[in-house]
Amino acid sequence: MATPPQNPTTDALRVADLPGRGRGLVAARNVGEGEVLLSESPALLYPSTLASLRSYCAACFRSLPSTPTPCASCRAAAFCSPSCAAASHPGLLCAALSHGAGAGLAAAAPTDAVQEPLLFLLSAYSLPDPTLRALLSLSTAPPPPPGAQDAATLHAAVAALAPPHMLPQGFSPDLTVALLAKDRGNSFAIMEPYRPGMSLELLKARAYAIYPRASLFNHDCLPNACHFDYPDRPGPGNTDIVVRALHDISEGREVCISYFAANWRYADRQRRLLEDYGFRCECDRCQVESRWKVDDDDNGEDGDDVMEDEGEEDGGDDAHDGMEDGDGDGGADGEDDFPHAYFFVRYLCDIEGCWGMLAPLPPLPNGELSNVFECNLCGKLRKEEDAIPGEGTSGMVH
Ligand SMILES: C[S@@+](CC[C@H](N)C(=O)[O-])C[C@H]1O[C@@H](n2cnc3c(N)ncnc32)[C@H](O)[C@@H]1O
Repeated sequence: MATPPQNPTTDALRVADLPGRGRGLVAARNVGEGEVLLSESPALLYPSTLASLRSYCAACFRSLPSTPTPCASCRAAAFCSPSCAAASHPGLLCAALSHGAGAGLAAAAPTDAVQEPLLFLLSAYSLPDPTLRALLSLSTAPPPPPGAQDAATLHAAVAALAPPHMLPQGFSPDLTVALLAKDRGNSFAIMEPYRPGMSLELLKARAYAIYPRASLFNHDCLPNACHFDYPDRPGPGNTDIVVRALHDISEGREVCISYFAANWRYADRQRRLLEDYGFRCECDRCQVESRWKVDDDDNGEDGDDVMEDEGEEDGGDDAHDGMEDGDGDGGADGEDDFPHAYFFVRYLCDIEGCWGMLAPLPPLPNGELSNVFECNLCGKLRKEEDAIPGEGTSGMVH
């Protein structure tokens, strides 16, 4: 077991250049399971769709109360409180929404698939210059697949909807292409609230957020950390991303999250990572699973479509078509070929259809470890012994 952290207040992560992976975040000291590695506010936060603006506060994306405060400028968005109304929402988005109380924007973006990138662009072009530049320093996703809304049309829609004097210097088709690539490669979904009994497959994003530091997490199909959001919690920081360690991590080890639900099959993971993130995954799990015999039914090689919202990361993905069984037999020839079965049992939520990731709650202030795991998608709390009877705390060190 890794030595417990000597000074838990010291920053747990540092940025490193990692061969073949660009920048990444590595443990700056030994960290313990459940430890909060990062808690960060978004540089950019934008609604997923126009419909989301009817249910969620345009500033903080909490669920709206029964009598929300309408935006005094556009009248199309609403706020949950006077302080959110004072904070307001992105200027270009507000201006675009004021065309016929949102009718202009709805006409330019009739479907959710067009609304998401257009709402992103209107919000990104409203950012102050240093924040826009910080966004542009993030990694670039590969070009979108054929059939995706093309950047030129989106650029023209922004130009038509935004008052020219509000557009930033540098507004250009090239900048629009660059921004869209940052969004695709780096945004995190903030999900609708989960209510017991609802189908998790139908859960949608209420908003998307880009976090400068959290955008530096690389992917691993057996991650050692996962992220949480708590958008409806009271007080400030409700849209902060919180990243916790799944288990002990030794100083110098890279800290990775999974960019989608961890139960996806090998072929679907590889396809998604190549198409949307531009790399072939060579993590330990992929190396094992690449040796499994190809079986159309079991190993996802039959072209099953794994649909999901662009930019959506880790949890909340509509991954039902690409699932491994979770019992460890997804195309493997025997138990030895599935060394990560323990990971599935311990860290994957067992609520039907959820496949969120379970991380231990943070250690108590006295350093005592929690034996309760929390799902980052449905919020389920599970005692460790309920997952693996007879187990104490984890001895895993990675
Ligand atoms: C969200 S960014 C992560 C930070 C990024 N490495 C950087 O330098 O800014 C996603 C990009 O990181 C790279 N990446 C992430 N995980 C990787 C992995 N397991 N192997 C190789 N490259 C990876 C890919 O280029 C991907 O598009």
